[in-house]
Amino acid sequence: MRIIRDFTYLDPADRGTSVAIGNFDGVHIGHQSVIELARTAGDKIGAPLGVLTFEPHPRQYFAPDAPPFRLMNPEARAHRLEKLGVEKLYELNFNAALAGLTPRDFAEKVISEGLGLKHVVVGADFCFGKGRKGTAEDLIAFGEELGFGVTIARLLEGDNGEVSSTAIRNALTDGRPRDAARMLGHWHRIDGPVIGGEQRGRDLGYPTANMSIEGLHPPKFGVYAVLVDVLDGPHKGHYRGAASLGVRPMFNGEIPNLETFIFDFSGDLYSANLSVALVEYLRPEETFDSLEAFIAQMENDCIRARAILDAP
Ligand SMILES: Cc1cc2nc3c(=O)[nH]c(=O)nc-3n(C[C@H](O)[C@H](O)[C@H](O)COP(=O)(O)O)c2cc1C
Ligand SMILES: Nc1ncnc2c1ncn2[C@@H]1O[C@H](COP(=O)(O)OP(=O)(O)O)[C@@H](O)[C@H]1O
Repeated sequence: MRIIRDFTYLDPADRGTSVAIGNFDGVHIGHQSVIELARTAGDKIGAPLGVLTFEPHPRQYFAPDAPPFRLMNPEARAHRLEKLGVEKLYELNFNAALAGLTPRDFAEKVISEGLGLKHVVVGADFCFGKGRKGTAEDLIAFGEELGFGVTIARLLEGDNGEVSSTAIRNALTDGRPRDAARMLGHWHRIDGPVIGGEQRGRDLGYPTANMSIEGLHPPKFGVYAVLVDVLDGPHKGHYRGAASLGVRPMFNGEIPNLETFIFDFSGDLYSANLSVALVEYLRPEETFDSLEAFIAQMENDCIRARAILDAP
């Protein structure tokens, strides 16, 4: 997959694509169906499959001080899109110039002239251009005028209404990772490098690979049964574990992170990248009267997590 961030000197080979447009935060099943439509349209006209997205997320651009809401970082999104067979990822810098384009200018200067797209697919609720004034219907009209095809994808319904990044965030906030996973079509994962901590875990008998959740929507704080992918290095592979997400009240932690104890594993993970899938919420973070009581609880968490992860 090629990632294209600037179209000032666009390679001609990166024009003529059939793209799905959107933020694709989480790459949920609704997003996947939009991408499938772009693939089908592209196959018909012999155009490669692309995704057009923005970085930062427009919501981040307009409200930089709002609490973090993203389900995944741009690297994780790119990785997920590549797995879906996306050949070109246009990850456009969402800046004042882009935000200020009228709907017509976005269609003409970005879609048509800038990227030379042949076909675009958007969800029925897609809005674009300055003040979000352009609608999906407007896009059809611009396409006819400027010479690109347009497909409008209907919004996908889940078990409890529309599948959306917001519904997924709510499920995670409530500690319902299985509901989030149904809408995502895969487990909700937190991806990133292992960072150093207080080096306390090893003394407790529960060393934990720590990861930052900075910039991400925080799922409900507490202990989870998790699936762990070590993505690189000598320990690359699939593992199971129990993880604590939050601020570690037992030790007066402040910055929230994700701390994962991996079952049946010992080794150095400090330079590895991990992808940790939240499978089931077990309990809130607590404080304990003694280290013995805390360790006994962690042991119990691990027994429960193993049973959950072993179940079919
Ligand atoms: C299964 C499990 C359960 C945990 N439960 C709690 C908890 O209830 N309260 C808490 O403050 N920390 C909890 N933690 C986090 C530990 O406090 C933390 O991983 C430990 O202090 C090691 O920190 P370090 O990686 O910075 O050395 C839990 C960790 C694991 C692996
Ligand atoms: N079973 C395991 N699960 C998680 N990490 C492990 C395990 N065994 C060894 N490690 C290593 O130990 C480190 C965690 O030890 P810990 O004492 O908690 O240190 P830190 O406070 O830096 O996280 C991990 O980053 C990893 O390199």
